[in-house]
Amino acid sequence: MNKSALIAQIKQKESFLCIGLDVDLAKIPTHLLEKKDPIFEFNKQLIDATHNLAVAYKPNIAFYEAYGIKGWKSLKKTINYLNKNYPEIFTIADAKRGDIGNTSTRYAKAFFEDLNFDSITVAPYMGSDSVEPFLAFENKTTILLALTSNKGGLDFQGLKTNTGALYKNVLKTALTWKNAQNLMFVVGATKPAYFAEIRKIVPNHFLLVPGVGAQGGNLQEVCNHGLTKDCGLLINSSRGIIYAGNDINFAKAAKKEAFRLQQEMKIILNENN
Ligand SMILES: O=c1ccn([C@@H]2O[C@H](COP(=O)(O)O)[C@@H](O)[C@H]2O)c(=O)[nH]1
Repeated sequence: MNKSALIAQIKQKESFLCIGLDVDLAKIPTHLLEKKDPIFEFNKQLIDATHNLAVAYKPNIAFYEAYGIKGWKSLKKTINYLNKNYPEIFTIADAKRGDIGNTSTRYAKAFFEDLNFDSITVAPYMGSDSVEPFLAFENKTTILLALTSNKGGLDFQGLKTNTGALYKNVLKTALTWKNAQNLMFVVGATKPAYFAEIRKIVPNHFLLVPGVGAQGGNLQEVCNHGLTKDCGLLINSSRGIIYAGNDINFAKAAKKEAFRLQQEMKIILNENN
């Protein structure tokens, strides 16, 4: 999916919500555990209930890998279900990959070709040749970690260098890479004070913003300096939506929470126009 299709979807749904599919079998409603594939069943019901309110879904791969081959099969069924039934949705493999070039190429093939995700999160630590194999896929998006939402995010990303904080160098350097227009950046909602500076470096790129909901990030504070003329933000909430309820009505509870966020986004988008 290209950027203009994503922007069109944001306008049509009046939403820039990304729902994180971080499935933990210890947290899902117990009646689903009787199903053949409880993880997929949980995801399917959540997706069916919320697809009108969200523009993106982001399974975090750790939550599938943790269940071995069964988890990987559930992931594959989930992405196939999204691609077949809701092809307009932007899909994100939150895998945080990145390695020497030939290994990154295999990661890119796994997530872009075999699983057919629209995008993947990538760690910038190993530098240009570790990221370029992802960028080589013309119609796919590489989402580079810039300033993450966790407390330790500043341990390295915030380090001062001669040319400014390390995360700023990540942003500036990444813009010089081939196909940099296919980049997005991860910036945590828990660090709203950094958005104005970040927008000076990347005024037009989309930012994937996790940390609203369970981590306490504030949507309005992120939008104050994060929004662009094309919106430019994908705000992720995982636990806050998918575990809003944990009984037979869990999908309804998730929909209610997604609707609450979408309504807030609608107001923000209208104010910004
Ligand atoms: O900086 C980052 C990068 C990725 N994440 C991931 O996003 C979700 C957040 O889940 P919540 O339940 O909404 O807190 C999760 O998959 C993280 O691994 C992040 O939180 N921060």
